[in-house]
Amino acid sequence: MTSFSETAQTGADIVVETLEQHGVTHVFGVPGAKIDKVFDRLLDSSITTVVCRHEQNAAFIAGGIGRMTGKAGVAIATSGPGVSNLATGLATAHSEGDPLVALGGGVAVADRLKSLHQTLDSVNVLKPVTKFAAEVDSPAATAEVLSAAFRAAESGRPGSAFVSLPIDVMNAPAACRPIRLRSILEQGAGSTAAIAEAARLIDEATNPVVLLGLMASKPGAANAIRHLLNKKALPVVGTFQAAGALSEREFAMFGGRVGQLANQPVDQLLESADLVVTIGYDAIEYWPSIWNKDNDRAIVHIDVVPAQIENDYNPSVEIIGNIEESLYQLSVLITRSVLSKRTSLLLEQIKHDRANLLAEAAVQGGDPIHPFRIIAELQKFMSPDVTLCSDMGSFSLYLSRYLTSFRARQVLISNGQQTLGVALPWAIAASIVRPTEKVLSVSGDGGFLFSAMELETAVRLRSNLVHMVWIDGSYNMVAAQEELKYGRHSGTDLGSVDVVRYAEAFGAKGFQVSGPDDLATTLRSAFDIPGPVLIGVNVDYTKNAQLFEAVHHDSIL
Ligand SMILES: Cc1ncc2c(n1)N[C@]1([C@@](C)(O)[C@](C)(O)C(=O)O)S[C@H](CCOP(=O)(O)OP(=O)(O)O)[C@H](C)N1C2
Ligand SMILES: [Mg+2]
Repeated sequence: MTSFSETAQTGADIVVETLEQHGVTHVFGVPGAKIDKVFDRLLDSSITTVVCRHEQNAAFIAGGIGRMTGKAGVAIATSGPGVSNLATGLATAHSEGDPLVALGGGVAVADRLKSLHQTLDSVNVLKPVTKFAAEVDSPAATAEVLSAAFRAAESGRPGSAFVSLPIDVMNAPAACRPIRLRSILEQGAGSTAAIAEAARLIDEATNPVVLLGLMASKPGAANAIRHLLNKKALPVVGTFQAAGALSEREFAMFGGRVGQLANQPVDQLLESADLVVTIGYDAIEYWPSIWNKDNDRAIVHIDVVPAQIENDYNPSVEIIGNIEESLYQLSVLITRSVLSKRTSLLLEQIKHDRANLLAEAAVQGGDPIHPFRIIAELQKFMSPDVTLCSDMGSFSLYLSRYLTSFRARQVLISNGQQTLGVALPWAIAASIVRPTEKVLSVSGDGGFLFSAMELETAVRLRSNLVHMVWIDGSYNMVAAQEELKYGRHSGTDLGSVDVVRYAEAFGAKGFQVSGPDDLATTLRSAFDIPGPVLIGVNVDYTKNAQLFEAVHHDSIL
């Protein structure tokens, strides 16, 4: 008897062929009765199905692939709780500019309003955290809805898209063909009038400062930014997700990374500006009410999408289009070639502070280890062939503020939703996308257990990655802020986890660092071990409260 799959094509065949048409090589997810037809058809495709241990992490991995490649990563889940588990990953990718397409199983179209197992109005659940969410409610619509999802996820400001695939449509004979994309979708530069006005404002300003945002760390935009800064005297600051936009050549103009609170020397540079030129910046990264409160200074907004107008963010001119094309045209028109005295002095002071801090950090003793010593040791490994995936927590403030990176999208951090648990899944994504490179992911002991189950996935995939856990026995990033607000902390104390035995339980290698002088040696050994390796590091957070206060570097040490 001929199996169903050898007769007419079904909706599931169209889904799989459309994924192949979009160059998808991997899908990440957890199967279930409402989506297993697609899983079955994937068996006969060129696509690798990576089974994950939780749909949240499947979405994190897919988002990580999107951030590193610019092409949508694909997550797949069954209906009901499978789809609702995707929400955190979709929200994170949507807030942080990562192209991601998620596919969710669904009950038959005719049963949508009945109470069946794992029924969920998934489109309405996920619409608020996606650029596009729709259900394929007819066999004739499969290819069009999927193509619209990829178009939404990958174009303009990238983000999440969701498609619900009802089981009857997936099993029914296909009534359409996959759509073979033919067009080249590239925006041009922004309007010449806007570019000319921006150049005039920049040349006439006394203290212009460039603020780089998450889209600035896309490789193409990073190259154009470097070109601009090598020709024109403009000081620059960056958000945490803009890491890697500059090369070492522009580092002297770099005031540092801004984010979370305006309590760093670099904030004085931003504060001194009478004109701020934002490039690929999103308000979610560093709220205008923090750095531009009630300020009516001029703002030039350069991005692929118009600005979100707020009381504290109302640009004088907006250059909307392909960022690199806009910057190359702007570079030609700008004439200024010297920094203002004030800017030069501030950059000099920041450079001096930075050198002092890192010199002291490099010899900081003690175990548990001071965060700055860990940063000083990690800096030794930040060669261009390393991808660093950061989870969220107090440690990530140290990483974001003080660990330098000179390669676009080398450092991945969640600074939109600031989501716990992203690091290990992103490291799995990096081990797939960049198989010849070293991958280092870092989490706190809280965030680690949000996605640690994927260690089994990493072992199964033989992912070459090193995951470091900063152990302090608490959700410190909350505790430190609570201490400042209430004089005490609550709901933040954790028990201990033996990272070495946890690793061994999953068939991975684990190390517990015995002190600051052991850290570099352990990291070096870990990178030489094939497959995933866990490293536990006890960290001394006794001075962390000052991370969140208005404070100068040298009193944190
Ligand atoms: C999905 C999700 N759920 C809940 C929160 C979260 N993500 N993120 C944080 C955040 C960023 O939201 C914020 C700023 O800490 C906070 O709200 O206070 S991270 C933070 C925990 C960090 O603990 P961890 O041990 O991992 O790291 P250290 O800080 O170095 O000890 C806390 C739990 N947050 C709430
Ligand atoms: Mg912790």
